[in-house]
Formats: sequence, structure tokens, C-alpha cells
Amino acid sequence: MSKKVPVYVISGFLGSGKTTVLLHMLEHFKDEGLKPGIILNELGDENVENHLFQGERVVELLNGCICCTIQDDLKSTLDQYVGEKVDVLIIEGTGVANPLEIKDVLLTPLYMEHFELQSMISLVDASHYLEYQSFFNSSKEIRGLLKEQVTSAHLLVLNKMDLVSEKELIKVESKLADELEDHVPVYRTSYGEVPLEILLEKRMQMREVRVDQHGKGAGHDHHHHHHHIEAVKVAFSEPVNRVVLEKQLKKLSKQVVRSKGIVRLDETPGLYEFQYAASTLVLNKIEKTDVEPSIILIGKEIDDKKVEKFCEALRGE
Ligand SMILES: Nc1nc2c(ncn2[C@@H]2O[C@H](COP(=O)(O)OP(=O)(O)OP(=O)(O)O)[C@@H](O)[C@H]2O)c(=O)[nH]1
Repeated sequence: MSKKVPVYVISGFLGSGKTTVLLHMLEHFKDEGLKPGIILNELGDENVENHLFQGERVVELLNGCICCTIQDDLKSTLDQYVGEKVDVLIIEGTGVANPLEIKDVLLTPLYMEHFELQSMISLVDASHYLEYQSFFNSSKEIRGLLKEQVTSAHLLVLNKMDLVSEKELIKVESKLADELEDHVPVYRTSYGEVPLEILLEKRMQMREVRVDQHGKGAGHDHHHHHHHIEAVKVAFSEPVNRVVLEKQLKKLSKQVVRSKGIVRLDETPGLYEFQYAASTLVLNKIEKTDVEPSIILIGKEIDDKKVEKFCEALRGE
């Protein structure tokens, strides 16, 4: 199988400096002789920044807006990149895109075969962050979005430092500290100047746990990834019971915050895609039949032993 394409997602509110960072990365990849692919999700039906990317492989998802999902568009755009020779892919969401939607698509088994999410990079305009909080005070939707753009980050770039006073900075950082998990690094900068080794660090860990028919794990990985959010993929071809699946996912709640995958069900034939978030399981039948059923567990410090137990419980052992 061909190598997976590394993917970086850049998100952040309107005008926070996403394109500035994207151009910085692009220049580096080109210097390295790499061929980057770019997916831009612009608001409105024309991308005014098109001229910045002349000669690049750019696919635009236009018309992104806060109330519409971009997932279907993103999937068909990713499909265009499957098998195409790009060395790295950068996705820039609109200023009002929900970055978790992008992450969600990248972490489905179908796309994980071809792409490997490296890092969700979020930009925050330090000079406007507090102003936006009060400005959008009455809009629950936008407040939620501002928060999500921060909480979804593997790396938070606090940009436009040139425009903020020390006093204001303290307030901004204290607000961010309330929202961010402790291990997420915050890099203060202006004009998106982040050293490349920080910008490009692989912060999303992905590993596969193989569990054989008798539930015994093979090739244990006893490393603990304390500072990373990781996704663990488990191939799981046996049919599962939906009640048991939900119950067992809830049991993992200390480590696993999110799960998704494709499974067979014991009650009916066919393949089902499942989404598990906020302790709720949702299943949807899919038409495709050529997919290997698998379960993806996303969280912190996911313990292989617990994953084995989880699989045993799904098998009714
Ligand atoms: N003063 C100052 N201006 C900045 C900084 N970073 C970016 N800018 C400017 O802010 C404007 C917006 O930057 P972009 O990189 O286009 O921001 P964006 O997040 O891509 O914007 P949207 O795509 O509209 O959401 C541009 O005019 C940048 O030159 C900074 O650190 N300080």
C-alpha cells in the first residue's frame, strides 16, 4: 500500500492569521522539494486569495458557513487526493468552520487508510479574542465555535502579539487556560512566525492495537503518550450488539472521549458506521461493502489492556 499522506489542519476565527501560517508552511514544503496539496474552505462563492496559490494544487470548498456541514464536500475533495501524488496536505477551514468536523472526517477508517492527521493547528488573534467574546455574547453558536477552535487544538498559536498590551495578554491567556487542556502548547507570535519544527510536529498519535480472536493483544505497546491525544484503531470483524457497544464505550469514558468506526451488528446484516460522542452512540447503515470493519478510539493515554477488555466484552466473553 502506498504511504499515507500527512495532513495538517489549520483553523481559527476570521482573520486570525490562518492564511499567513499556511503560506509559511507552503514555502517550507516547496523548499524541501515536496509537493503539497491544499484544501481551502472559503466563505462566499469566490476565493479572493486565489492569487496567493498560483501553480499549487488547490481544491476549494466554497460556501462553507457555520450552519452547514462541510463534511460531504470535504469527503469528495479528499477522494480527489486519494492516489494523487501529493507529499503533504494542508486543510484550512473558514474562519467559521468547525474544526472538529474536519478532524472527524479524517479519522474515519476510510480516510485513515490514505491520510494521517499530524496536528490540528489553531490560530487565535490575541488582539481580538476578548473583544469577540463580548461581541458575540448573544450568539451561543459563535461562542461555541470560538471555544471549539481553541479546545480542538493540538497546538495553539497566539498570533498578532504586536497588537496587544501586556495587560490584555494576561487576560487573554487566563481565558485560554480555562479552555485548553494542560498539555496543549501555546506559542505566542506575530505574523504566524512559528518555528517549523514546532509547527510541523506530529501531535496526533495514531496506532493500531491488534487483538486476536481470543482477545489477547499482540505486539503490546507499553509506551504512554501522556502529552498527546491519540487515536487507537482496532480491527473488529465480528458482529456486535449495539447496546453492548454503547455500554462498553461508556465504560472507557475516563480515557476515550470520542469513538467512531464501522461495525457489523448482530441483529441485521450489512455494515454500519457508528459515531460515539457525548456518551451517545449513533449508528447508520452504509452502502459500501468493501470496507474492513474497525473501531477507532480517540482520547488520552488509552491503555491497551482496557482495549483488549473492551473487545472481549464486545464478543460477549
Ligand atoms: N498586525 C498583525 N497583522 C497580522 C498578523 N498576522 C496576520 N496579520 C494580518 O491579518 C490579516 C488576516 O490574516 P490572514 O492570514 O489572511 O487571516 P485568516 O485567518 O486567513 O483570515 P480569514 O481567511 O479571513 O479567516 C492579513 O492582513 C494579515 O497580514 C499579526 O501577527 N499582526
